Amino acid sequence: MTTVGVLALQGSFNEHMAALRRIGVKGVEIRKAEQLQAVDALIIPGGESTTMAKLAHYHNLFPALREFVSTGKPVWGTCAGLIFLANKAIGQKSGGQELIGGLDCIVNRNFFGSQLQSFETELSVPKLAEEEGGPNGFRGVFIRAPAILEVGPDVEILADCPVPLETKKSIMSVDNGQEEEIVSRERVIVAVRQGNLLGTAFHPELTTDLRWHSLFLKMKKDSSDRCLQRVPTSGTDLEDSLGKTPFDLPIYE
Ligand SMILES: NC(=O)CC[C@H](N)C(=O)O
Repeated sequence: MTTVGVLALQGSFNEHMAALRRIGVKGVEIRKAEQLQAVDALIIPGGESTTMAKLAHYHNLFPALREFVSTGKPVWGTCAGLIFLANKAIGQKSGGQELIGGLDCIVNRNFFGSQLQSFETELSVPKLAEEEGGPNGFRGVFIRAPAILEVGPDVEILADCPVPLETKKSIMSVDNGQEEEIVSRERVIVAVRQGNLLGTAFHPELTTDLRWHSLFLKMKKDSSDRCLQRVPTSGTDLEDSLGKTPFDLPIYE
């Protein structure tokens, strides 16, 4: 029986745990590196990626998370989790942040704007419907969401969406190259799959439609050589602003 770990440092891990319960799968909250050894797949939830990265860094989780990705076990990043999995993130806070990497794409961290520009929209998800049944549409909940700007050749696009007028309006007044690039875009990528990795810019765990969870659970361990290559890292100049001696996090079974 599959056991799915949910990284439980910060963000919407409870909601993913509840979704796993609804689907009848055992979920385990992950707060320590050694716990990763006991799970077959991992979900990295949404939340705030800089905070999550600081906590993961503080608890020395990055080496184990990278190791987990490179063994080929399925990993799904939602929203901040997607940022974590990307090989490159732009729009980061100064000093950058550490990423797990592995997903061959470039994400823009707060592409759709601030918290105020959060939105819900009906996404067209033909691949999901083909594999999981159900309607061609999926309610996408975007909370200060990232977007995927570029993908590598091995990445399959599962959903994209038009850039909302609100997003464009909110950045019209700002004058720099990156913002101009956003304004000129008509659509952006919001869900991708690459081998054992799945990434969604939105929050399926906040809806009652469990098809993304079900799709993820069908992903098999990828044993190709590609997975065993070292996962690229970036943003390692992160300051250890939380101090040097990590305290033990509790484990809730
Ligand atoms: N809902 C989310 O996970 C938001 C992610 C946020 N854009 C970040 O940088 O972390």
